Amino acid sequence: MDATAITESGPARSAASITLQDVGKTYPDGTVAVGDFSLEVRAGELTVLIGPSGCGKSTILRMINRLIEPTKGTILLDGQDILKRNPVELRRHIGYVIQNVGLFPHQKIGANIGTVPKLLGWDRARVRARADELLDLVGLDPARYRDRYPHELSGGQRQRVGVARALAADPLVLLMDEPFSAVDPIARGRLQEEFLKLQAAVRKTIVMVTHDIDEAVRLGDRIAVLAEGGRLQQYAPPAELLSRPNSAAVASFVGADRGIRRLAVTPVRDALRTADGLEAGDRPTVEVTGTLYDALAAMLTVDATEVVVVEDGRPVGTVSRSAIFDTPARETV
Ligand SMILES: Nc1ncnc2c1ncn2[C@@H]1O[C@H](COP(=O)(O)OP(=O)(O)OP(=O)(O)O)[C@@H](O)[C@H]1O
Repeated sequence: MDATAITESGPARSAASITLQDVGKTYPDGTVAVGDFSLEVRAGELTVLIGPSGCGKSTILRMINRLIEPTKGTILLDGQDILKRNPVELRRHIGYVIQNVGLFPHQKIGANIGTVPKLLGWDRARVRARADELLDLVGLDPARYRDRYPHELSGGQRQRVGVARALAADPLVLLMDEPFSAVDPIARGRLQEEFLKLQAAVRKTIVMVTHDIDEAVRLGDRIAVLAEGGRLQQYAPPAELLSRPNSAAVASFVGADRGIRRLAVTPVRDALRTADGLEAGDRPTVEVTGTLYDALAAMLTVDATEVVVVEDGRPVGTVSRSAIFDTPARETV
């Protein structure tokens, strides 16, 4: 996806905070899907909901766009009660991406992306321009893809179209329910990477449900770990969750290899020892924008004990093996 593409309303995009206060959902058959759930989602951040199957993740997500009505509690979007708003109007400000996307099979890609703008009464030329702009943004050549039908695309491409469609009317919030789980692991990794770039450009408030802790760590600004009945176990940035799980249950959920995962979310800068006039010589190098995982991987390939950190091609300091393991996790990210 081309994160540098200029979007219709310019690079500064709008996003809303979401507040869930004592929210609950009991289904008519008596199932308490969500008992009492509270969460603050900051504007422009990507929050991941993760937890075992059936713990209420999708129910929480779908209460935010009122596809499911809560049986108790309050949900605020930028401080305003969503339950007092017309659900159809509300959903026009909330993009929704699901597994297998749910594109309309008999509509071309351009028309699929233009669904909400069309509903909003935009004229044809504007809808088309917006669809092309978004195709470009998600890395699909408009000339090649706008007139295809969904079945003429790969699973990963369809998923990108799903994201483009959800962004079409410049929503305040994106809700994503297992958005990448239907694509194969390689395509999935690439989609995640591109999605991160896209989010850096559009800075939407995103709530994403996943089963995959690696995906949560990779994409989330914050991760909410849930247990049955929507019980919130811990809500923290990835590095903190991995280094300081607040219970044995969370520790076991995030996995035994969480040490490695922690390295993957800790910036090289945190362990950097700066030095002037440094020459890299034949020592391995790592970019200053990399993570401790990158630094360790670079060392292990050539069995070195330190890497030289470079910024704009110039050495700025070093990171040693021991510094990697001594670097504490960040309190906040
Ligand atoms: N319409 C319904 N009527 C009764 N119970 C329901 C209904 N929809 C969901 N549930 C129940 O509510 C609970 C939470 O479901 P939900 O789909 O929110 O979980 P989830 O965490 O998203 O699960 P998964 O990870 O498997 O998708 C489950 O026990 C589910 O069986």
